[in-house]
Amino acid sequence: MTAHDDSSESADTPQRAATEGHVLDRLAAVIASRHGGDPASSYTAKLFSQGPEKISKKLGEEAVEAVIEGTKGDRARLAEESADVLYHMLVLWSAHGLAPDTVWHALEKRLGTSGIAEKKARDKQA
Ligand SMILES: N=c1c2ncn([C@@H]3O[C@H](COP(=O)(O)OP(=O)(O)OP(=O)(O)O)[C@@H](O)[C@H]3O)c2ncn1[C@@H]1O[C@H](COP(=O)(O)O)[C@@H](O)[C@H]1O
Repeated sequence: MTAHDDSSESADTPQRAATEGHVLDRLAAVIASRHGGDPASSYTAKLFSQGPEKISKKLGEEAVEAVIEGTKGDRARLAEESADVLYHMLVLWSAHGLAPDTVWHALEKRLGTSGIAEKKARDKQA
């Protein structure tokens, strides 16, 4: 994944490094390049043409498949279903112009904060 900078709020762009960096960033660049593409030759372009609602539904289906695998013990199947989830998640972000860096930044901010401590702080605020 890339370092974070002031561009973290910008929409994703196909110009981002397509040959180096974390696979999620490289995949996001490929996905971004499919906007306006031919739905007959690109599954991503087909998803974009169907809109965020359909993409969200596909993400939900893939998530359920990952959940089902999560209840079993087959790591290879879980890895494949997880890859499907991540791909469809990236497509959904791209459909909304949400740059992956924005999500990486959110995760970075949470690193080092225990989920238990974070929940306690939230409960105090409520
Ligand atoms: N990582 C993926 C990826 N993971 C899953 N899928 C597709 O997601 C679809 C999910 O399968 P389903 O059977 O649930 O869906 P379906 O019946 O084909 O489609 P629906 O009619 O339900 O919409 C399959 O067609 C998979 O091929 C992906 N399609 C593309 N990518 C990546 O995206 C890149 C660009 O792909 P294209 O846009 O197709 O060129 C590829 O090089 C890959 O790196």
